[in-house]
Amino acid sequence: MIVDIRKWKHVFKLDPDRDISDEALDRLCLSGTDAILVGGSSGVTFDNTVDLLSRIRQYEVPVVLEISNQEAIVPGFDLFLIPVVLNADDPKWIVGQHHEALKEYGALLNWDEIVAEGYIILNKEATAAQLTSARTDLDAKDVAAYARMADKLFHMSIVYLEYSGTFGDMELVRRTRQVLENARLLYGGGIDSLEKAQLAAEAADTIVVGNIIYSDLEQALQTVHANFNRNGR
Ligand SMILES: CC(C)=CCC/C(C)=C/CC/C(C)=C/CC/C(C)=C/CC/C(C)=C/CC/C(C)=C/CC/C(C)=C/COP(=O)(O)OP(=O)(O)O
Ligand SMILES: O=P(O)(O)OC[C@@H](O)CO
Ligand SMILES: [Mg+2]
Repeated sequence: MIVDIRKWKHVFKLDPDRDISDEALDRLCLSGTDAILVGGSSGVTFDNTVDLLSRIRQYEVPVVLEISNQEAIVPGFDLFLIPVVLNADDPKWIVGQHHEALKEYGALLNWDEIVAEGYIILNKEATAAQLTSARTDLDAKDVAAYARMADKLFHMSIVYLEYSGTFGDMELVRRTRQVLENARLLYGGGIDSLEKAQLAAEAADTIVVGNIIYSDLEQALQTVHANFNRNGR
C-alpha cells in the first residue's frame, strides 16, 4: 500500500505494550483516521508488535511502525517511521541506534518505505524524554532552530513536536509550523477531547492521539472529527 504522509490529518498511536480489546480496535480502525501508528517508548517487543500488526491488518487502514528499538523491527508494515530525537543529550538517540540498525539492515532496505522524523520532545515527564535525556527547557527560538534543522538542513519529511502525556503550547506549535517549508508538522500530546483536537488541528498539520485511547475510547474517537480546513496543506 502506498502511504502518503502529506495527506495525514489525524492518526491514532497504538502502543504494543498496552492491551486493547477487539471491539476497541475495530472502532479505531473504522473511525476514519488516516493511519494507525504503532509505537511506544518502553516495553515494545517483536512479539507484541507482530501481534498488534496482525490484528490491525484485518482492516484497510494504513498501518505504520514507529521504530523505538531494534529488537522490535517487524517487517510487513506499510511504512516505517524512524525517530531522530534532535534535542536528545545522548547521541545514541540521534544517530547511535540508527547506526547499529543500519549495520544490520542497511543493505536490505526499501528506502521508499522509510521516513525520518525530526523529534523535538518538550514534556520532561514523558518516558521518551527521560529515556533520551532530552533537553526540554527550550524557548520558541530553540524549537524553530531544531525545526529548520530537520526541514532544511536534513531534509526530513516530518517534524514531530512531542508532548506525550500533556497538552502542549499551541502558540509554540503554530509558530513552529510557520518556519517549515517542506516538512510536515506532527503534534502529539494530551489530546483527550474534540476541543483539544480542534486546537491542535488549528496549529499543526497532523495530530497524533495516543493515551486517551486506553482511558476513554469514546473521547478518543471524537478527535477524528476535528476540522482541518484552515491548514490547506
Ligand atoms: C528488513 C526490515 C524489516 C526492514 C525495516 C526495518 C527498518 C525500517 C530499518 C531502519 C533502520 C533504522 C535506521 C532503524 C532505527 C533504529 C532505532 C531503534 C532508532 C531509535 C529510535 C528512537 C530515537 C527511540 C527513542 C524513543 C522514542 C522517541 C520513541 C518514539 C515513540 C514515542 C515517543 C512514543 C510515546 O511513547 P509512550 O510509551 O506512549 O510514552 P508515554 O509514557 O510518555 O505515554
Ligand atoms: O499519548 P498522547 O499524550 O496522546 O501523545 C500522543 C503521542 O505523541 C505519543 O507519542
Ligand atoms: Mg503513551
